[in-house]
Amino acid sequence: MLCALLRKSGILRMTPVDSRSDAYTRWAVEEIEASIDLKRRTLETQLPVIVAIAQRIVDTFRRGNRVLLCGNGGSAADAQHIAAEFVSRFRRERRGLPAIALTTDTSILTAIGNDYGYERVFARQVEALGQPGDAVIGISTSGTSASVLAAMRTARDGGMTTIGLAGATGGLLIDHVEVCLCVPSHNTARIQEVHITVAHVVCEIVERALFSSV
Ligand SMILES: O=C(CO)[C@@H](O)[C@H](O)[C@H](O)[C@H](O)COP(=O)(O)O
Ligand SMILES: [Zn+2]
Repeated sequence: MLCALLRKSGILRMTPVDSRSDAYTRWAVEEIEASIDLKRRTLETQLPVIVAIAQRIVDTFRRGNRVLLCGNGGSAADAQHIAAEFVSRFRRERRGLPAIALTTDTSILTAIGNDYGYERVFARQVEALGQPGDAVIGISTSGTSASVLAAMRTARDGGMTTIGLAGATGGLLIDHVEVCLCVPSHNTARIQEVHITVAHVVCEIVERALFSSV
């Protein structure tokens, strides 16, 4: 009762809110600093890999081939985000570039998942849509998602360029692809943050390489 009265009058309100917001502030600083630190360590260790990925994507579009992308959870969102940058635009006014996220069609995903098992959801689409010379980007922070690994095997067998975005030392994904970004962390969220940063870097390189004279 006393507490309720004090809270109503505003006397009690400040104390718990303030101490909690101190903790929130500390946690926010810790998380953002960890993200910055991981980006720096990625720059220090993965620069040649980032360049190799950009080169493969540029070559794919130059040949007139397509880029297919897949991943689960947050990495499904990344696959869609990256495909949108290519099909719509990133920073330059230019023609659309052919890219397809294999994560978007619920009828296809549920049909394959239901009839063949979840592991086949991306591989079956690579089989149906992929052509030799296309590039398939598989995104898995753990590098162990069976659906992504199966897609990369189908891509490799079909004569496609295979690119992985992973964490730590690449898990199993590194053995399924030609080139694999390994973000040096085991924290899924942190790895995803670096994946999308690297993807934006690759988009910038692709637009400059294909659509500017410098
Ligand atoms: O976004 C997050 C966590 O940040 C989750 O949705 C996460 O993507 C899911 O747990 C995925 O299933 C993780 O798969 P993977 O990255 O290990 O292949
Ligand atoms: Zn996430």
